[in-house]
Amino acid sequence: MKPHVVVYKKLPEHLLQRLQAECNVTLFDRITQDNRADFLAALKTAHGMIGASLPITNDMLEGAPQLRIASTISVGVDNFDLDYFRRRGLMLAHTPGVLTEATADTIFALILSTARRVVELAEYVKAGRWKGSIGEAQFGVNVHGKTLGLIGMGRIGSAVARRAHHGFGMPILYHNRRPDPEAERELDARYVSQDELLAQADFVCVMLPLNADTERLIGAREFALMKRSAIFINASRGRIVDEAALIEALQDKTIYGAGLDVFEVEPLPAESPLLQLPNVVALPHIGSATHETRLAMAELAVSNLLAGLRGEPVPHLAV
Ligand SMILES: NC(=O)C1=CN([C@@H]2O[C@H](COP(=O)(O)OP(=O)(O)OC[C@H]3O[C@@H](n4cnc5c(N)ncnc54)[C@H](O)[C@@H]3O)[C@@H](O)[C@H]2O)C=CC1
Ligand SMILES: O=C(O)C(=O)CO
Repeated sequence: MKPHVVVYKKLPEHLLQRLQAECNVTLFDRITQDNRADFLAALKTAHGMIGASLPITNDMLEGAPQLRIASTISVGVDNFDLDYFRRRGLMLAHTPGVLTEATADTIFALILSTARRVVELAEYVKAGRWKGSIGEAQFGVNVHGKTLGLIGMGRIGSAVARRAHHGFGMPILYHNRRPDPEAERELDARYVSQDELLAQADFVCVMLPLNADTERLIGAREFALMKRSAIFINASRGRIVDEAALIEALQDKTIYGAGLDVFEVEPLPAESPLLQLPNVVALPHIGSATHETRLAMAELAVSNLLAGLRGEPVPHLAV
């Protein structure tokens, strides 16, 4: 009998067909209040599930007694309780690597647009406010030659460091669970304590997974350690930062600006003070969102899932 798979995010047609060739598929393009009960009902007989952008609670999984593998179309696995997966002996697959370069590009877009005020000044032009030659009121700050501090020197952190070193001549400081000799050799990156990084970097970029160790890692104390000219970049997960403390640091100019792709609550609520701050560039979690990269992620997630269901080695298991 074919295994039953629940898909909870829209997949390209050819990937759906690949799944349907081997599995009975129940398809949801996305989960909403309206179809949530149907999703939970489908999980009752599911052997596999594949999707993204939905917290998968242990309660949901308790209702899926036959489940063998969950395949997330993301590298981040913070929508799952990893200990629960270990306890139940379930597999959790994810999509590292294929999104590294696209996400590093997004981070560089945040660095450049925040420092050079690209979004704010593009809006100024569109609003018809460009009436004469610009002056100091429109100046930004240099990116090239400035010090980049990376908290998290993993796949994406290193890809950002490569851009900064080779493209922008930026000295690199980093803090990580463990030193990275290759980054030190190739990129002249210097391993420092987190506090030293916060005090010395012109751009502080967080590129960590969200877990119990990293939740709210950056708060009022950390913003106070940064230079008043520092720009804070976060494209990893919103909950790594105390967002209220970030807003305060931006409002009272403890730091110069922030480039953000992720937030405590997504979508970012319309009443968020972040939306009122000119020194903030806020993006709608687009780190990996290019046609090519999202396709590669979906392909990898389907391959992970099918391998798990066939009992073959799964290319990328988080648990
Ligand atoms: N905005 C977006 O669309 C995207 C966001 N992400 C986020 O980026 C995260 C990182 O992705 P990758 O670079 O592929 O992961 P990775 O696992 O290669 O890198 C994470 C690095 O953080 C380090 N680390 C972990 N905990 C730490 C701690 N407490 N202190 C210091 N260092 C610590 C690890 O040693 C590792 O080097 C993902 O988990 C995801 O949450 C990833 C892709 C797209
Ligand atoms: O992969 C992830 O973890 C994302 O946030 C989106 O690509």
